[in-house]
Amino acid sequence: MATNYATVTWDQLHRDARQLASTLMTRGPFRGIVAITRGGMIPAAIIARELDCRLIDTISVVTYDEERMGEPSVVKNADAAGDGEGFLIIDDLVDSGVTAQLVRKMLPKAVFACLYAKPAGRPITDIFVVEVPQDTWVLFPWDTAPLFIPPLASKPVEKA
Ligand SMILES: O=P(O)(O)OC[C@H]1O[C@H](OP(=O)(O)OP(=O)(O)O)[C@H](O)[C@@H]1O
Ligand SMILES: Nc1nc2[nH]cnc2c(=O)[nH]1
Ligand SMILES: [Mg+2]
Repeated sequence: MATNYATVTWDQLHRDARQLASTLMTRGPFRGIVAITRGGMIPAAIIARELDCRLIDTISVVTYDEERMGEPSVVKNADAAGDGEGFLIIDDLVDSGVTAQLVRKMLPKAVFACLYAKPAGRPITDIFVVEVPQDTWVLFPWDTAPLFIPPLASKPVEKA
């Protein structure tokens, strides 16, 4: 259960994706990219632009918590990627590593990269940008909106 939150802005996400692309330059060139939907799609688009990669496929993994007891299920395969040879898999983050593990099993020859990694999922990645504590929930820019916060002076002062 997450007890802290880490908010990632669009600017920060763009910078982190560019940094990942820069590191990946030494691992390529890649024939194509497989984005893990949905969170991997925006990072994959930024990285594809940087690496001049135009072949992009997607793989969709859903983790059903109640019915399937957390067992992940693949709802779309990345058919263009074969066994993953020459391909780069991109996701926004690894947490438990369940999603990454399943995708790696399906594309064993691909390189796996993500922006953020929590300790439990970190060993499953080849490359990531920032490590995040296991008890921290990453808030992505597509899941958040700026919120009005009243000034301190607008509230009655609590006397000690
Ligand atoms: O390492 P794990 O514990 O498997 O968690 C990481 C996965 O969880 C999130 O996706 P989610 O399944 O919530 O779907 P989404 O990408 O469509 O938001 C995130 O985008 C990763 O893909
Ligand atoms: N947005 C978001 N989705 C997740 N899925 C698994 N862990 C996380 C997280 O920290 N943030
Ligand atoms: Mg995801």
